[in-house]
Amino acid sequence: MLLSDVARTSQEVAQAAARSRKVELLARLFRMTEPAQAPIVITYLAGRLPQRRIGVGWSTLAERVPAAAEPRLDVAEVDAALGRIAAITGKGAQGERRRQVRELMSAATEEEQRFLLALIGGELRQGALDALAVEGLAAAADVPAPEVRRAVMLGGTLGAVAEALLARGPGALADFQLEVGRPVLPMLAHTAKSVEEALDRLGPCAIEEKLDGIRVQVHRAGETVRIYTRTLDEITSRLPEVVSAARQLPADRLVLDGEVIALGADGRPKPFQETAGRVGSRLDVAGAQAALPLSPVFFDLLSVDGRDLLALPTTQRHAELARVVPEPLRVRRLVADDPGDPETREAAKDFTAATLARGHEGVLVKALDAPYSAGRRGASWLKVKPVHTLDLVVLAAEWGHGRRTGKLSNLHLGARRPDGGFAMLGKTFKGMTDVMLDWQTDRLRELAVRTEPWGVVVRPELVVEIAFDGVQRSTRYPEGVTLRFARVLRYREDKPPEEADTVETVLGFRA
Ligand SMILES: Nc1ncnc2c1ncn2[C@@H]1O[C@H](COP(=O)(O)OP(=O)(O)OP(=O)(O)O)[C@@H](O)[C@H]1O
Repeated sequence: MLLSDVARTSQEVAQAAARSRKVELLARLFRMTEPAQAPIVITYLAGRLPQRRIGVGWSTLAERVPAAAEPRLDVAEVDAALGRIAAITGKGAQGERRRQVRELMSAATEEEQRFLLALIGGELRQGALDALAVEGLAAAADVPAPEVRRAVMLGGTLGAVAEALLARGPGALADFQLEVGRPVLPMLAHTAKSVEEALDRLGPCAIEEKLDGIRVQVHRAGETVRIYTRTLDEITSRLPEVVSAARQLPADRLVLDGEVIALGADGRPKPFQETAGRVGSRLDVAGAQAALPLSPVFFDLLSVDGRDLLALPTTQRHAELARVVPEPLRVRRLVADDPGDPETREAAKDFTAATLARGHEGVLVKALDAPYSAGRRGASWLKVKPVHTLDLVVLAAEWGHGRRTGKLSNLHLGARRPDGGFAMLGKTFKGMTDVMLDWQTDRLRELAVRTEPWGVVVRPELVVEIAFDGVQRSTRYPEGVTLRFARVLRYREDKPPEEADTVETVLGFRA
């Protein structure tokens, strides 16, 4: 498929007002898409780069290059060229990247140049595109949209489903079943301000401790165990203790959902950074394990002995979980059958207080009758944390002063708007360690799309977790509010900007 077709559709979709028109435009494009190119076409339409970063700064991108007269660039060719650029390393890498970018740009028409520039610069990101693409695909292949959605949820990526559907027609969807060895997107939670609010919103529910570790999905088939992250990357080799714990469970085929966490001898959690460092390190795993063993703690069971449990209510999934996973490997929980009852409410508050006293970050409250909505931030899981936190996107950063001269320090923070853009909520330079400052300076330089005398404007891709004391009125920022005492807790490289918190969530914190 020609890049110009994708560029044109991207623009038409952005300009179309009606959702149905957007879907129609996408369906038209998908009907012309070669199946193998569908994953790239969808990523480009959503404004994402499959390579994520290609190491090219704004000054290189902004260089004017004479455009080609006729469109002839193929999307696969563009993808391969960007892949080569991203892979350049070593001495002279910058110059070589620049040469290859010029080469690519000179093969592009003016319209394609604008598209590539916006794509690489992160200006095309459209959070809502995946949902529209599901409908466009359904229309192109003449199947109901919910069937495509279910396949995406079980197949892990929209690209894989699109490719199969376009190549083999509606029958291909039957291949996307929950299977041991094929990870599914995890179910996510919304936020509630307090346990009482969560009880009121959900009705009969279970309250579970919220462990501040790393989400893992563990698949076991006989002796073979595979472990996946929240973003479905495989990390089996880094967690030998989780592999052996899974092998000891009394069921041969399992898909488990849980958290790995470093616990001290007293059972209290170690700081999140320690768990994250251990999960992130690939070198000398045995040594790292000896220094900091991790514990898996499971809270859901998606499949057991060939039975798919996704559609079953929480209560039944948990009963199965309790049958195969013994106590210390299972999350602590309290069932609140009758949340209107004062005693139940007291018990729920006591459970939460005890969880916090043990050093955990909060609780998750889960509706007892809810199925497992893979890949969804469902309304039937609510998280409650005493410290308010938001996952925001870094929009720009200012050069520091004094001790921080030469470092990118003061971050401009944005929350997601319904249109896929970001609204700035304020700035912070608090809470950063020296290591973080060095790291963010490098990372934000890579993401820079424009340099200013005061700092850099970056592609809105880096998600940062911010603690704050409240939300207050401010005429300085576009939503009329800003955060009180915002401070950085950690970077969330595992979270794409499409999952950052929304303006609506932020406004929910207004006093
Ligand atoms: N008992 C539990 N049930 C479900 N998730 C849990 C539990 N304990 C800890 N967690 C973690 O909390 C997360 C749920 O919060 P959410 O869905 O908002 O993801 P998140 O944005 O990564 O959350 P956060 O940044 O608050 O950890 C899960 O992804 C999981 O990693």
